[in-house]
Amino acid sequence: MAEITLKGLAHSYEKTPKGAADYAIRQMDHVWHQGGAYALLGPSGCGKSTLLNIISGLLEPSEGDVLFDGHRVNELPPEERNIAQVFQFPVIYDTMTVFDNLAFPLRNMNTPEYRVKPKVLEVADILELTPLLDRKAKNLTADEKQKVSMGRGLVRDDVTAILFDEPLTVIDPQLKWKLRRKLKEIHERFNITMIYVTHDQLEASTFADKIAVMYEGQVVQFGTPRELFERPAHTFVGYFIGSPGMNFMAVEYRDGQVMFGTQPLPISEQMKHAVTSAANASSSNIKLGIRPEFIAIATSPTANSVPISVTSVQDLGTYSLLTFKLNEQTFKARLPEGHQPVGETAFAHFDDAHLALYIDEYLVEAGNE
Ligand SMILES: Nc1ncnc2c1ncn2[C@@H]1O[C@H](COP(=O)(O)OP(=O)(O)OP(=O)(O)O)[C@@H](O)[C@H]1O
Repeated sequence: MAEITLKGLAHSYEKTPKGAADYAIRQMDHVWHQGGAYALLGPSGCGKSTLLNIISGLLEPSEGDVLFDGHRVNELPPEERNIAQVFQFPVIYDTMTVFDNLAFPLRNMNTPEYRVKPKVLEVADILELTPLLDRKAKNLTADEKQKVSMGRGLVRDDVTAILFDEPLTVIDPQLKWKLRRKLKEIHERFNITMIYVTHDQLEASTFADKIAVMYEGQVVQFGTPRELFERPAHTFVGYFIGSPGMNFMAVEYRDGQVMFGTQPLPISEQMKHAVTSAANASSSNIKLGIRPEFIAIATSPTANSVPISVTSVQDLGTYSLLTFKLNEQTFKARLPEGHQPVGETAFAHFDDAHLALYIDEYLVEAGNE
């Protein structure tokens, strides 16, 4: 068990990287604390697998250090790092029984048989593999094989961390939820650091206490699922987390008003002040973000509302999703159950407490600018 620190870490698959675009991992500092249940979340190609392989030792970073409990392990091969890794596709021995597959990592370390059996039985019980212990692995379904693969990562008591690289890809959708809960249970029981790679926000938030959101080779926010939802630190987090994601308006300060195109925005003095300061600091990339949940829609003008053109209203069961245009841009707003019928023209109020200011894509707390 260990704390895993990434210090000034960067990785390029190019021999002579010329610029940021040549890096799969761009300069990052990050700490995974012992015993945490973490998710590494991001879109395809953002560098998740590269980072996981650097932690496990399958890949040596081109720059920076990987430290386990403060000791540099850059050159240590995976087998000497005590990291268990579960991949997208099952890694098992087809000709062995399920029992022997689960026992393999322990026997490989010369663990005495009297200690192998109870551990294998315990892990088989957790993963509901007990009835299959005598079966040859080749006769298992894809789900069962992946459970054996996970079990092989869980049998060892001495692992520093278990890394999961999209482990539920091959699992039947109905079983996915159950297995995620199981992993969480296992985490609570054994207190092992777990890092779970996924591009699915639901999968990340049901498994992890804290999520690292990756974008273009960087961790742009590390926080609880609630923090990512309530205070996205980067516009990408706002866009990626939530269903649908955050709305953004590129704004500028003109003639004493905060303008979204030709539309003056009725916002608080404090927010106006924050935008003015950013504009005075000659930043040209100023955005206001608001989640669809916090746009109030009214059928007649209200204080501080702006007129909008409604494009569609979709009934999604417990709520409706309203799509509208303002200044030629498309927005989404969530309407509560039982909302009033909305016509082609309506009025939107952006709840000030939930408006977030972004300068050069990063969140600025109003008042801290
Ligand atoms: N072996 C490799 N050689 C060269 N480039 C690579 C290699 N592996 C990954 N890359 C590149 O590095 C970047 C990050 O890839 P990586 O596989 O780490 O992303 P990811 O977030 O895990 O994506 P996915 O979810 O699709 O697996 C991508 O641009 C990818 O094309």
